Amino acid sequence: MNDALDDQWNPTDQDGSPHEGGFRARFDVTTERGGPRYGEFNEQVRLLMDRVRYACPTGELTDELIADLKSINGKLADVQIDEWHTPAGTRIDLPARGNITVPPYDVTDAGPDGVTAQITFRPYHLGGNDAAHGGQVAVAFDDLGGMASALKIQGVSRTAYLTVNYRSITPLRTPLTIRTWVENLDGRKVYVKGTLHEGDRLCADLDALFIRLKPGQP
Ligand SMILES: CCCCCCCCCC(=O)SCCNC(=O)CCNC(=O)[C@H](O)C(C)(C)COP(=O)(O)OP(=O)(O)OC[C@H]1O[C@@H](n2cnc3c(N)ncnc32)[C@H](O)[C@@H]1OP(=O)(O)O
Repeated sequence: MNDALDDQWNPTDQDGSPHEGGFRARFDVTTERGGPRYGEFNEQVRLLMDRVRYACPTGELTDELIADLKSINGKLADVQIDEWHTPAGTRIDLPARGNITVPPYDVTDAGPDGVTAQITFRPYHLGGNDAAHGGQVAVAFDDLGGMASALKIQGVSRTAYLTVNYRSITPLRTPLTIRTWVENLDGRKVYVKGTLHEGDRLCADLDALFIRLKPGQP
């Protein structure tokens, strides 16, 4: 991003601290936060959610698991920090930038013409009968649609609407191809399209509007 745009979208607040008050157009990306094994940590959390989704523990095991999870949550409580400085969402070397709330994807191509990624819905993204939950498909489209918008406008936008058409079943545990691109720009309005395929089969497509935020807009 050039300096003029950076000043426009990352205004300095009255205390001299950049970014305060607005949704940031740019944040520091990293490959180091959380340490070299943060990706492995992410994978263990995702595996935990997979296992929980399909588990039927005994009452005794549930008691044991609560104690274990309390111990883990206690450790994490000691290292809470603001959203702009967490590894989750900023570790660009990890699936979905290290954000375990987003179905894991690996970007294979990204620029002003759009984004292509390989995405795999996990067992914990189950909707029903071994297919992905529609809301999880929407999460993936929102994140990668937002990325396509950001790369096109070199600024930050928020989703105004997101229409997902579910064309056929989206399988779990299967590498899929997801594409998003800006179809049209009209002032602050950024019209985004997208597709999700298993091979040649269209699973879902996207029609979304993102609105470019004004400086300082939350
Ligand atoms: C690289 C990293 C990538 C990370 C990607 C992460 C992506 C995640 C994105 C999100 O999930 S954002 C969270 C979900 N979205 C929200 O919470 C947004 C909530 N809504 C708002 O904050 C505001 O409504 C919004 C910023 C979307 C628009 O409010 P504004 O006051 O800035 O704009 P305004 O209402 O003046 O509308 C601007 C234009 O857009 C139009 N517009 C706004 N909302 C619309 C809508 N829903 N449908 C159609 N048109 C719409 C509006 O008519 C107008 O058109 P004109 O310029 O032609 O007059």
